[in-house]
Amino acid sequence: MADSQFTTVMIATMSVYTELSESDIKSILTDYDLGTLTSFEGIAAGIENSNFFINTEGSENSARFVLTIFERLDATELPYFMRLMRHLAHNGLSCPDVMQRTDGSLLFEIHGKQGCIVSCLSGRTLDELNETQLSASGESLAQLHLAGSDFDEARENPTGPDWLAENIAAVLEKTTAVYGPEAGELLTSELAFQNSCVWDSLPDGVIHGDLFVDNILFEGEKASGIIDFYYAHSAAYAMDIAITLNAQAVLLGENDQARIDAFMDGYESLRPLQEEERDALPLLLRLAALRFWVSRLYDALFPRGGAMTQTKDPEEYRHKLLFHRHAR
Ligand SMILES: Nc1ncnc2c1ncn2[C@@H]1O[C@H](COP(=O)(O)OP(=O)(O)OP(=O)(O)O)[C@@H](O)[C@H]1O
Ligand SMILES: N[C@@H](CCO)C(=O)O
Repeated sequence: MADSQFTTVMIATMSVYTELSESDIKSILTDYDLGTLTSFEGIAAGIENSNFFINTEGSENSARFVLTIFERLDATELPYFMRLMRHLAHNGLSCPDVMQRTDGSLLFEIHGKQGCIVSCLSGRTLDELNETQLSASGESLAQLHLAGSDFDEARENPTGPDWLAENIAAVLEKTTAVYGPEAGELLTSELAFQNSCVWDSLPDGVIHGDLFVDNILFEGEKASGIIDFYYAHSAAYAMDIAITLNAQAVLLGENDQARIDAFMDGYESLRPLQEEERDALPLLLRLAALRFWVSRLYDALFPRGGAMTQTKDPEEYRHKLLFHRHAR
């Protein structure tokens, strides 16, 4: 391989926060049985972590991998995510499988940060899914729920009722100032409504929690894998369906019902909904819309320092919430 392929990856790739040199990656690989490095490149997409594609040769395990350096995640939570991805990958889901180091551990450390090496999935993310792709996505989400059903670790919902109440209190005044009094009133009234609802009896287990279009890969019409499990937690499966429908199917356009039906057909081909899940879905769609509206409001109104942060439009989720409130 030409030396130029081993030039240190510079910040030019937008979402690489940690620069890794050839010798950094080679030293990481000495603790794995994945062969020797042949090339690597920084991955521009993504904003939470630094990601690199790496290629290796010389071992029966050699392949193309994704190397991730964790920039912001709570280090105490990383083992849960590593074991979850391994469990799902070994139980029928197409998702990144975490490579084990020769001592059996799943995380390495470099420059004071932790990281992992995972299998590289084929396919690419799409900006918008058609109905065939939505159906494939629904099937993939059901596969995730089924594959995770015997995962024996739990993680509390980081954006549950307490988080929602605290964050609405934190954004309320600024929301009213920036987006108008009707936005503040909507936050308050929807929170009161959601607090009056009880979901305890819904089937639950591991959920992805963030299955937006940038977290599912496609090869044409076929879903080739799910990535980015760092919002995964234990919750009602129907909540994951609601989050995903809002993120992938609801475009606030004329075809939304057909798009929702396409996703649900795919999902239910593998995991038919129970009656109580079907009944809860309209309310969970509102809760999911509120949850992402609030997190986006928080990010927009209290931006984190650093040039790499990317604020997503809160208004999209206010409109999705209104859409579900007005749906019959
Ligand atoms: N295992 C994988 N196989 C193939 N491509 C991957 C894999 N993991 C990540 N990628 C690619 O890297 C890009 C960035 O990854 P990811 O979305 O996980 O970024 P992040 O910064 O870790 O998280 P976030 O999306 O929350 O900002 C993805 O859009 C995808 O193109
Ligand atoms: N996918 C989320 C950000 C990460 O949770 C959003 O679009 O608001």
